Amino acid sequence: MEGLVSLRATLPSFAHRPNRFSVRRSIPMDLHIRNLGPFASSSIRAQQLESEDSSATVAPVTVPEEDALKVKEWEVGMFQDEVAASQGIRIRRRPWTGPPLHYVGPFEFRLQNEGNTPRNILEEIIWHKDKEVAKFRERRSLSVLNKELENAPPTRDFIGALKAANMRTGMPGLIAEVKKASPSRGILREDFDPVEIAQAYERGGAACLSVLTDEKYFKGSFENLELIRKAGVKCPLLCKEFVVDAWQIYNARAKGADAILLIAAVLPDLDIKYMSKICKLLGLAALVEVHDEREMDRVLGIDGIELIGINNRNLETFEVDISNTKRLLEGERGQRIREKDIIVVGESGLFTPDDIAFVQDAGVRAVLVGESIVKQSDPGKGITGLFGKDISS
Ligand SMILES: O=P(O)(O)OC[C@@H](O)[C@@H](O)c1c[nH]c2ccccc12
Repeated sequence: MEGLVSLRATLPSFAHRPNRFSVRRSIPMDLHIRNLGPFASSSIRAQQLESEDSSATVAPVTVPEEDALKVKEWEVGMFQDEVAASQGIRIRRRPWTGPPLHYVGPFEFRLQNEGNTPRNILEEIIWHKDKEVAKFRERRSLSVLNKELENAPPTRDFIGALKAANMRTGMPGLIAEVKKASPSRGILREDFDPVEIAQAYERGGAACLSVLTDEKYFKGSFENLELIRKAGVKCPLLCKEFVVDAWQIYNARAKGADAILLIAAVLPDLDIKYMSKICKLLGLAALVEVHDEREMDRVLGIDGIELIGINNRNLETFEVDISNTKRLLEGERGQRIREKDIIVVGESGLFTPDDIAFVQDAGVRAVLVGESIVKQSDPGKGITGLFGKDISS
């Protein structure tokens, strides 16, 4: 093995794009180390220096163009993750694949298992979504979607509907969720007819509806969204997705959505900016969801955000605490929100009229509710129970 270093390295925990190494087979050692970016100065280089062969020199080998491109791609991926981490985003993006122990040509990389295994349910969902969207994009390109949108009917005013309901009832406008199941609660309703539930919500006084479109974890679908839209339901519809790619926004619009969810725990600031601009361009409202003070401050720093959801459920641990809504609206944050005339939606874990009163006192003008109403035999009556009064007229 003259001229080559046998390398056994334990990469630091942010090495979650391990299979990117697999493209380096014919890359010479000096380039290899240079392109490892932060790794170069950490464990790999250290271990290289410690290795018995560290005095060996590397014969220059030409790098196939394709490999060099892949290395660049890998670097960009690393950079994105570093930017996300610097904004406090703990959700890492999907590694390209690859087993925990990876052999690369004459080099052997022992990658920490955690780099290849999602650390919590949200991360698992996001990694799955990355793969799913890549597949969908191959089937329907953005230009095909764009063509479809040329003839799409106009969107309905999601935020306007929430404001109008708030004015009409003096209570938070309701976004009622068409939700069959969730990873934390399992199946919520066996006899699940999305259109019937949507119509019952509308009769019961919901201002808007939220339709889960994730199939794997929430047993939802885009078909449900389309069915509800085509059934003549007038409430504006929120596409409840895990958006990781702008393609999904175009797709949601093509399937009849009037609004879409953007999760700050997943998306770096630049993505939120860029995606909320795309929403505006397409006539969709963007509901930007936050869960803690840091996420709230990030989102308040972005111009043009009109609708913020405070999730009372931590999507990494599933813990629900409705005082989260109150905490994030206290003091200066609440002040800034009022100044910017942002509508805040209290999300998750709302079951009783007291819960509604609690988040309303905290400052929300809208609520997003699933479980407590979808489980009722008549979800419309469920709304009356939740608000403690009939809000249908
Ligand atoms: O069923 P609940 O506890 O009333 O929650 C509804 C809604 O807030 C929840 O489904 C939700 C809020 N944010 C999300 C993001 C992804 C999936 C689901 C959600």
